[in-house]
Amino acid sequence: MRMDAKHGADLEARSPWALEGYRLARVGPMPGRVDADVRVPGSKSVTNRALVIAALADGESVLSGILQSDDAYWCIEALRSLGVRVDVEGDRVRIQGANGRFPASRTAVYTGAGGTTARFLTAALAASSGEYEIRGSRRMNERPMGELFRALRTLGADIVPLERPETLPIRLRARGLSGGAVEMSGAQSSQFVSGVLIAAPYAKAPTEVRIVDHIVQHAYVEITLDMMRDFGARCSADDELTSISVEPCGYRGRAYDIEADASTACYFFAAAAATGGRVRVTNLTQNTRQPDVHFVDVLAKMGCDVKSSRAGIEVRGPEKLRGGFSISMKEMSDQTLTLAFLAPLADGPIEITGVGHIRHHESDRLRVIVETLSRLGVRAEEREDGVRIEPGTPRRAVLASYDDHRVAMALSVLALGADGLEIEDPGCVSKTCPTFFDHLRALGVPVELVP
Ligand SMILES: O=C(O)C1=C[C@@H](OP(=O)(O)O)[C@@H](O)[C@H](O)C1
Ligand SMILES: C=C(OP(=O)(O)O)C(=O)O
Repeated sequence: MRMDAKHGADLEARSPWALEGYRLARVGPMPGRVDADVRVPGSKSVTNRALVIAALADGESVLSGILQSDDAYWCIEALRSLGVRVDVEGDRVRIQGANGRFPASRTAVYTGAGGTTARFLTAALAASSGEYEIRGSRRMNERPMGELFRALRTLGADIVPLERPETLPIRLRARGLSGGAVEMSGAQSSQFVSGVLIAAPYAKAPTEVRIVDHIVQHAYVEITLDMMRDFGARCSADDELTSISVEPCGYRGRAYDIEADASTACYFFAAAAATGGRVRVTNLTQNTRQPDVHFVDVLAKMGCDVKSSRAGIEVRGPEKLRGGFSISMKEMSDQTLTLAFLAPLADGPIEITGVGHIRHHESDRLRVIVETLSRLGVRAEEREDGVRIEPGTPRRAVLASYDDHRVAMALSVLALGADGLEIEDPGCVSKTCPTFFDHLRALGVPVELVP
């Protein structure tokens, strides 16, 4: 395993598409207000669903506008290691679908750090036939997989964990999925449910997924169902997503455009909020299922002016951000870090609830928020499922990014509303946005990347 000795980052999970070779980013201070239009790269969630579904499908697919980041790279490499032909030309990918049977029937698969690749591919492989060893990055090997293993075993998969009972790495003996009813919890990760659904069109009989509790970030399951239908699957669900049925009729390959990444767009909206400036993301509209597009409603609550049209979404920041509220970020929890690192700039405390599950993301994000804010001299209190943050003036500091792309990107936003910040291992942004610092520079933000 390639490790960064100083920062403890797992460099093996960085791809040829990553930003490489820098130990530090000096971001800000911002000389004025941000005032810019931005185009953001393709969505990670849509890219990796499209890759896996197209690889399962019957026939060729051409995906346009894919995200070129570590998560997408390792998904493509994993598919290639399974014998799937994937040709990449810039942000266009041509895939020869395997029609449910991956050509390589005995192989080792590396998923990198992406939860989407790890969860979706494990399920897709269980629907195929063969013997696979699946492992992830160091952090991915710690993140939960147990609920997915339980569901796939119910549907006939033989899964032998190689280190711990509920995590990667595993040996998977796949002999197709039986179909039938399977009960699942969605309380820890929506990706377990999405994984089973993505594989289900290749089961031997109709599959019915019954959710026994609730789904965190249920919009991601809606995205899964929409995209399954786009590729010809037949599925149905009640409005609350308590019971979801999938017919065993496979996918058909097709041409598919990947929409822009709403989660990435949020850092630029937040940059407008932090500086009292203006940012318009020109390739994102409210016409998306990605839940993070609703982060602009949180910014509006903090006093920002938000305008949405077919020409994009524009945010204008106020003179002073408003705090003094409590909010559940359960349904858009990838933006918890963005809100937490904007919170010191507000005029009152902000309490975030409903996000205990993000302790199992790229880092224990609740612990990281509190540790980081205390290093900056800002008072923050860690709760079981959230945090409470007081207004404060962040002091200039060198901060760890915990091998977590969203920590580095959200801290870069705070740097603009503070006296600048120094962020270690800036290359970690490559998980979903290797070009992040180029975009910041295009906004007029002083960024120095230090080798
Ligand atoms: O399905 C997806 O594309 C995602 C689901 C969410 O994960 P959890 O449901 O595990 O929180 C989200 O945090 C992640 O960034 C992307
Ligand atoms: C949680 C995240 O990613 P994933 O689960 O797809 O690795 C994220 O991008 O914030």
